[in-house]
Amino acid sequence: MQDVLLRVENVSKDYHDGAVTTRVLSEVELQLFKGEQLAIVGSSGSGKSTLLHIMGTLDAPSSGRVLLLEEDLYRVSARRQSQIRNQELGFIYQFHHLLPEFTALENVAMPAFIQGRARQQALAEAGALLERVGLGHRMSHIPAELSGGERQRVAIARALINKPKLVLADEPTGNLDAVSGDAVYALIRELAEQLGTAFVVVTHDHKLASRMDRQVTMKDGKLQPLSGLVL
Ligand SMILES: Nc1ncnc2c1ncn2[C@@H]1O[C@H](COP(=O)(O)OP(=O)(O)OP(=O)(O)O)[C@@H](O)[C@H]1O
Repeated sequence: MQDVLLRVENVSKDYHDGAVTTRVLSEVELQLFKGEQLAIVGSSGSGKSTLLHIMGTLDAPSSGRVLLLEEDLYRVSARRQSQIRNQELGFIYQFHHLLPEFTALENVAMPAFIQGRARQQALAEAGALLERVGLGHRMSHIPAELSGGERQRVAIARALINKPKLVLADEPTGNLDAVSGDAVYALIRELAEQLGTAFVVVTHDHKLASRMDRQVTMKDGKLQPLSGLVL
């Protein structure tokens, strides 16, 4: 039996607006295995990003639990939560969220600085990752001097620098052309295999989704299997 990395147990999420309550997630159940690559697809507004945020300690569920290696993400201290975000999780967003005043190299090194790694070591590791994503020649550029695809690769390198167990990616190929999208996919696959990182990828890109180990769809507030293992 494979080892479980993340368990989403009976998670519901409601948003309240005055007297109106909207249920976005309804008793969601999911198990993710170590090193597994999972795609979540589903129509716009179905709750995919909400679930991703809940998995990433960024938004508490209204009820239910999320366990990362049996640690309940919403019952630990705020300090432990930020440690988990920095050390166990990596995030890739469609709009990158790179720090505009820092170079590509510094952006990638930032999570390692925060973790307390020595500056020179962090920069060396960031440089090696940038080489691997094909940006060895762009290390000293700031985000405004990079293309969309290049920024996305910087964001991927940044998500991986602390060797997280799980990377959460929201539309990682969303604003890329097909060639750059393929390169991002190839990179995810290669790094996942080399580092044993698990990926949860929310995407409308069916080509990307079909290349993941497993696909699930979000519908009526629940996850339903598309193929591969049933939950
Ligand atoms: N803070 C909030 N307050 C109220 N409603 C919200 C909030 N955040 C999200 N929602 C609602 O929850 C629903 C799910 O949003 P979510 O962003 O998770 O969908 P999604 O499946 O990721 O959509 P898309 O594919 O368009 O990105 C939407 O109807 C949205 O309007």
